[in-house]
Amino acid sequence: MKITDIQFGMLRVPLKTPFKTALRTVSKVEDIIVMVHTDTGNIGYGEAPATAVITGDTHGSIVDAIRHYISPRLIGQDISNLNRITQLIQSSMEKNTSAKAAVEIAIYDLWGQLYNAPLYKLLGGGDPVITTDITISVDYIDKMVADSVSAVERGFESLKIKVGKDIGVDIERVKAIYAAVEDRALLRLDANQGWTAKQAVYALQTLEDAGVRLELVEQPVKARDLEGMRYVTERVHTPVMADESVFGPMEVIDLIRMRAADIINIKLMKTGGISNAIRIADIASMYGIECMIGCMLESSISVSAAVHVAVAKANVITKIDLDGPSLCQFNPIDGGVIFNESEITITDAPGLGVREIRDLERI
Ligand SMILES: C[C@H](N)C(=O)N[C@@H](CCC(=O)O)C(=O)O
Ligand SMILES: [Mg+2]
Repeated sequence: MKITDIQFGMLRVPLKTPFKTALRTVSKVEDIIVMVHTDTGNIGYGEAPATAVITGDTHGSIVDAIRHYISPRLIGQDISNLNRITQLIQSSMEKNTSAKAAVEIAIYDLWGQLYNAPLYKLLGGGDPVITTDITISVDYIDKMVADSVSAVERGFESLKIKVGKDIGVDIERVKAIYAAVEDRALLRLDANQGWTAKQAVYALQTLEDAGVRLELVEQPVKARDLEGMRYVTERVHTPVMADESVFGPMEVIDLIRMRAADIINIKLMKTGGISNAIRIADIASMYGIECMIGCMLESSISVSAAVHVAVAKANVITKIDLDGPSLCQFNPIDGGVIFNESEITITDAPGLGVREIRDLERI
């Protein structure tokens, strides 16, 4: 099965409600779809969002990176040589992790198709059903409480509460949500870099003293402020998770050695795809560090790839934040992984199992 061509599309799916974090507000998923064609007629599908505020990647940069730097290296390559292909992708250029991720996802999809097996089985197997949290956007307190209660009523047992806007209001936001859902859901906070280290310690100690139990706090301070991450990690009981601070395996090793966080959030759009996500999971496992697997605003193609990794690496990926498809008004993808609110189930279809993408705009 040899690669003959790489084509692109744009997928637009409106969100159920605007997605609001300390970094941005978005009302739709708008992602580049990558289709890797082969001489056997098989097509591998990949996807990448333009999360410029986190990865630096835009729609234009994703397409340009693939068209001019990645694709020329891959035409003619045989899918059975998976490691050679991922090495070609990763060494094609610096950064551009979303572009690399989209292509890697499509390549792994084809690898599963080549061996007629769902991807997670080739990655080591596991239980094909996992449970995700759902994001509660940062907003007025009453709105966040209502959104949290509604999520619990929809069956979500884990809520990812976005904070990081205003420290005083953030504390009140979390207290109000905790009072409303207390024993019915675990609360994860994500400040998306919105606090200083001292603010984070103050907020978390205030919440801890008030008896609010939190599962973890994600990326309390600026991505580059690893000293700040360590400062917070050393001073609060709540486990601290690194998200924007770590992209690839080397950064993960540095962060673990610094003891700058307790947990790592792996995202394919930060790692440059599946090969590095697996490396990070293995490194974390060696150090005895737990991981979350997360997503950006992505539809079910790239999130499905993350689901396959999560299932195969369940020994170390113990927390799931793969709510992209649940945030969308509809699922434009036929086939593959089934997203049913908090429950995500992988079918027996080969690779990622994508059969069709509706309303895809060719670019
Ligand atoms: C969608 C997911 N739950 C999430 O919150 N992901 C990111 C932010 C993604 C984005 O801005 O597109 C995160 O910070 O964890
Ligand atoms: Mg985050």
